[in-house]
Amino acid sequence: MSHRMSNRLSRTDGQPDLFEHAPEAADPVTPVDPVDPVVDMLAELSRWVESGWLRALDLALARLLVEQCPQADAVLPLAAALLAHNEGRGHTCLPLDELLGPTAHPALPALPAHDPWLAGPVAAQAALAAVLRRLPVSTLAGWRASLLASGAVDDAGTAAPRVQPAPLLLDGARLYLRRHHRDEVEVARALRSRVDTSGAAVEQDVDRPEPAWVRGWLDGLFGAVPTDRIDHQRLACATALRGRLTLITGGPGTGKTYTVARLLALLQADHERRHGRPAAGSDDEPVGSESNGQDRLGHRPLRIALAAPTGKAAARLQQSIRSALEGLRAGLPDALDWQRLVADTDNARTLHKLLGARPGTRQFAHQAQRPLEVDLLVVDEASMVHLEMMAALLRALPARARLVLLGDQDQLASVEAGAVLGDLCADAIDVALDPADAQWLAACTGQAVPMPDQPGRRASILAAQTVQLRHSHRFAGAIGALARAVNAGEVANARACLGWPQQGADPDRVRHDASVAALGGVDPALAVRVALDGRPTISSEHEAASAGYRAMLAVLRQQRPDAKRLAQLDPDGRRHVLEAWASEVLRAFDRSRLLCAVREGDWGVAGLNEAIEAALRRDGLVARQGEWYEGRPVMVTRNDPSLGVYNGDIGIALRQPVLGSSPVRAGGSGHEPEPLRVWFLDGEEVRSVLASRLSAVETAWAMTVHKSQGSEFAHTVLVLPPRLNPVLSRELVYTGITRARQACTLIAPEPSVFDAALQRRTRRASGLRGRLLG
Ligand SMILES: Nc1ncnc2c1ncn2[C@@H]1O[C@H](COP(=O)(O)OP(=O)(O)OP(=O)(O)O)[C@@H](O)[C@H]1O
Repeated sequence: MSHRMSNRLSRTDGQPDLFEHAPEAADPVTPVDPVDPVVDMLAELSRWVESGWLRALDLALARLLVEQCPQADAVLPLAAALLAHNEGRGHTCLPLDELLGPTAHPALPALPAHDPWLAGPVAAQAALAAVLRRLPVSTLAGWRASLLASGAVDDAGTAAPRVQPAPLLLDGARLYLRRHHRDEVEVARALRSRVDTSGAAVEQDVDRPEPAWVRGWLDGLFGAVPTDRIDHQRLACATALRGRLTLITGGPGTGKTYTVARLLALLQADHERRHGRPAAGSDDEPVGSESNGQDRLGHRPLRIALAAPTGKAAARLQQSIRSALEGLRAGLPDALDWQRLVADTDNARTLHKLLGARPGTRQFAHQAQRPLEVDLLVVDEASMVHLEMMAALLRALPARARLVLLGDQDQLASVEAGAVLGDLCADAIDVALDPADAQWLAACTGQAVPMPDQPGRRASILAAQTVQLRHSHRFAGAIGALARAVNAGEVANARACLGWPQQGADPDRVRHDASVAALGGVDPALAVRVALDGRPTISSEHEAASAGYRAMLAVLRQQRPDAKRLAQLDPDGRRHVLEAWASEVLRAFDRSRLLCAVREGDWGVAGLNEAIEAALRRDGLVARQGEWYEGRPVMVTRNDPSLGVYNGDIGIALRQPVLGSSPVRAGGSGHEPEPLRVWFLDGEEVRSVLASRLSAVETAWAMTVHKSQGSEFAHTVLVLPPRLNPVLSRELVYTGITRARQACTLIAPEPSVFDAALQRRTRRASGLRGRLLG
């Protein structure tokens, strides 16, 4: 280690080192150069860690790079720490132009969750501004030159690959971790090639069906063309026929799954039009098998795969598609080989499973060299797909396969880095289409295609393949009105929906009779009460609001299979009965959920989980031994492909009745309690894992809004903290409210926090949107 290097490290020790090669301890007799700006910068960053503005991990990256690049000046550690910090908050890059511009990027620097809203950012921003002023370079050109000279940063604009690539990359004004840059470039390239119909055009692009044929099918699937509005669902289906990529976005209940079920039928019909109808009974092989799946006559069925980021979302997708297809089949029995279509779409699973996650690595079994064997892939809840996953998905998807992405771009972005769906839709909605495309769509759908006139607006290359559904079929009532007001940031409207006074005084009314109710100025015990008992309702219409966790525990107890009866059954019968019980308990748990904006504190996931457990113990409803107890709902926090459980999966711990000396406990005393098993919904099935084998789980009576994405509950209780917090935003409140199917209860101890949250939009720094501009 260089002399200067050891000096640098001697001033910044005491921080956890997260890298394998820990820096050596400093030589205590080495004289320390008091004015080394790099040392000063690392010391400053250490103070930011102590203040809670940066994570220790952010500082660790800065230190590692300084250690590896002795020629670096003070810009490198600052840039590296801020980049790591940004990455931790979901950004895929550090936009230097914004950092150095007149107003620093709002995401910088970190705001500690526990800090009062006003003190944190002001102090942090002031510290950052002071550090920026002290640096010898202040322009973007100066920063670029300094970073590129440090040895830790490559220029993405320089084509020549280096023998040993630097860990960071500069692309214009954006600084990246190398892997994020690679993923972003790959995603943009793959999407571009999917919408590119020039050159080696794919089969479906050349053999487009006649508009009259499409129109006939759309009329059959959707009924008559509405005369009072544009039917975007029809547009979405016709759009999907034209290419290998379709984005269907829309809020909850706008009919994304309704549309995609019809789209599947249309694509199946198009496939049969071109290839003939496969013989009945051919190809029972699941998607992903090595067979090319041809029947005796050489017909190949359309290979379809359905996927979603979480098991819960995959199960919902499966259920909705199946029931929609059964409905269509009843109306158009001879139009298609429905039996095959239903069977071929009976495979919804998580993206991790689809791609073949491998234990202990970020790699998937399916990638460019071993692509998925599909002709059509539908991905639901695409807003939850992060950049790395989207890159992996596009890598594994054959060039000729169609990809349909469904999601709500107004929801919170993925937990991990990237806001892919938002970036994909950003310049693709409400932009004018190519006149030839518009004409074809109009002929197919039997309606004029909207052509917004926004001169000068640059459209995304995905514009012709993106359709936004606008009419909510589920949320006609109060929840819909509230969701729309929140999404538009209209505070007065949102307050009116909640029955709150417009300004000032705290609301003190509890509207038990409404699908939407809001409580303000209350203490956490009220949130616990609503979670356990629901809200008393006076109308059967809002009966869902009375669902609570006590009801779920009652299902657990009352429907527990009888030990004697179980003992008389054969193993299959026993399994069946246990699965039915677990499935009832899981469904009862899904009737209501307590969602928190934040993790920590009395109003966060941690505090409310503890308070609910304490209340249940007090009432003798759960008997806790260590961390586990029967009835404990848990959320998986880390993928474990070997157990088949993935981040975000929710399960419930159950103990099957003791069967005495039955074969189930052969060798046991007959009186030992059975071990707790955690049951998960897997598609429409349930399966269980021994609780003792699950190492990365947390209690899930209360969960964050982030983790609730992709799920819905008849009654959703959304709890906001008493003080504004960095995570609070319009998207978070919107996502929380729209998890409610029938009833929503908002608990906001300080109503002004609700108002302020609606006025804050989250934005994630990324270069993807720019890469997709036409
Ligand atoms: N065009 C339509 N005509 C009649 N009913 C419809 C139509 N579109 C959707 N629906 C109904 O509206 C409800 C919501 O539709 P769907 O579940 O497809 O919405 P979604 O956008 O997928 O919702 P989510 O985002 O919650 O998954 C369903 O009951 C569906 O049958």
